[in-house]
Amino acid sequence: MILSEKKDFLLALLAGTISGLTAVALFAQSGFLISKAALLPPFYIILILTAFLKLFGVAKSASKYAERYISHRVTFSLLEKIRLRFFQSLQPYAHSLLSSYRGGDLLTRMTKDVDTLQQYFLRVAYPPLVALLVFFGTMLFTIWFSIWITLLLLVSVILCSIILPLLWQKPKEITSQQHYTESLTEYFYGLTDLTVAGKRPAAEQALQQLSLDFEQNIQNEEKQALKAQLVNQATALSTAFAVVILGAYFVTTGALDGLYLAMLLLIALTVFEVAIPLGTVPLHKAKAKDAFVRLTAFDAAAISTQALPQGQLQTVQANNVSYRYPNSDFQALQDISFTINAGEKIAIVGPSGAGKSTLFQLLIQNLQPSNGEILWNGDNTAQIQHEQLWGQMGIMLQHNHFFSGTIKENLLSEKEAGQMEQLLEQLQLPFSLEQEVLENARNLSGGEQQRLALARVLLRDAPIYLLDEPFAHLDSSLTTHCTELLLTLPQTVICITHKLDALALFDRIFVIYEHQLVEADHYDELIKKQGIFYHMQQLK
Ligand SMILES: Nc1ncnc2c1ncn2[C@@H]1O[C@H](COP(=O)(O)OP(=O)(O)OP(=O)(O)O)[C@@H](O)[C@H]1O
Repeated sequence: MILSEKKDFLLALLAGTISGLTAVALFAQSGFLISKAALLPPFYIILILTAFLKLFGVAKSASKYAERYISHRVTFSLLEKIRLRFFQSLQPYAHSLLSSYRGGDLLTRMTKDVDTLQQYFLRVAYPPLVALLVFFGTMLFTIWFSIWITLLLLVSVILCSIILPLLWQKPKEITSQQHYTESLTEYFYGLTDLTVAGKRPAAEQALQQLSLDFEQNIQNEEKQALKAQLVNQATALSTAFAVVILGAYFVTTGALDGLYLAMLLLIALTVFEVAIPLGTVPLHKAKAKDAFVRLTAFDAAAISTQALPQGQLQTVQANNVSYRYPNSDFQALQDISFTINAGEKIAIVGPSGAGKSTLFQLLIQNLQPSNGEILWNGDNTAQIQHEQLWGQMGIMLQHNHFFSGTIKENLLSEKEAGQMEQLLEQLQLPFSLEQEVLENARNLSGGEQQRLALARVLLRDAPIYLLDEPFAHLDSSLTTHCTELLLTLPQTVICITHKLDALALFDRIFVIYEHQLVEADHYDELIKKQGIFYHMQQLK
């Protein structure tokens, strides 16, 4: 919390306490007025007491309004900060998080968990403090009339706010919101495929069951909250009843003036209004704790502890790098070592599933090696935020996003129009810069999209280009043409490709086979060697 929120928190606490105390005073005054009126006092006494009644009424309403206003202001301010912080922690690792977490899970964290956490202030942190202050103030008053009645109130308060709430833990979830949202989003993503495969009714039935389970969860929680409030309410009423009995006894013994009995009864009834909601505090606390753990899960990843290596990123070295995906029982990459020098042009080839994309993800540090290390310019950059590291890389992923807008807007570059047009021409893209691009580039072919993405990368002044299957949708002659264009650049180029055309143009070809780097040499040498690459070429 920053200073303005701390101030608001204290103000809300003050307003809440005043509101609670004036409510007690209002009812205490009413009780006293009723008793006093029965004794037929002079009219001006009734008038003064009624005036105080009015005053407490107005003060109660005004402080209640102030409390609501300020407590909600601080809640919304906290909500904004929680959301911002969550997005900030998510953003640098968005790509790897999206491949590691299910979409629905992230959606739940962004919406439900943030909302749950904002309730922490209104339902967990704040009510006990207000209750404590209101009780303390009330007891300071009642102790003047009867120490025993004050002790009775104290015991009941401890019962309502500490002992009884321990009975109410969060009910066991049948299905979590996370699971439900994950399944729902997956259903929408895969609707067409499910329909085509005739599996839509079964999927809908499973989803309906989840929805019923989820509703049951909510009902269980509501029932639990209701029970907690009812038990506290019953305790409050029993206390009021006990106050009457104890007070009546003291009136008969002469220890208490009968004039105050109605007042003490109404105080007991009112003061518990702030204690009744305390029954649900553990329930909300458990929910807020779960939400907090889930929302802060990415925080550690967002902390950058290391500076970028000096100079432009150019050389990269892998030392005995292995990688095993979480929940996988084999290594997707085993003991890979290589050095790529400044300006070198490297092609990474290999059969499907060999580990090429995994190596790519390790190089751009979306994944961290399970063993070994990757050094950029001789430094281990594992702790550097992606944004900083990627600032020095031209990265083209297999799937590229295009926005609804113009070609120029989609190039995401500040370069001069002439330079952009020249590049489009070199990539044989017959587009004007103002030409419209529909969302997800629906109006461009796969090959056009790839060349547009390549243009976007080449317009960046990065010292190194990392490209994952940039030519997958291009025919043989366009592949050769684009490769030639790419390889005339002075930058270091690392390019995964399935296409075996134009490989002779690269300085070296890394052959990944069965999760290992089995060959790394120039095309001619690899052919001469007649190893795995040679046989791959034969099968082409
Ligand atoms: N998220 C993941 N979790 C578990 N295993 C994975 C995951 N992604 C890939 N793998 C496995 O790791 C191995 C290497 O996969 P990778 O995607 O790196 O292969 P690739 O050579 O790029 O294949 P392709 O050419 O078909 O894209 C494969 O056996 C694959 O099944």
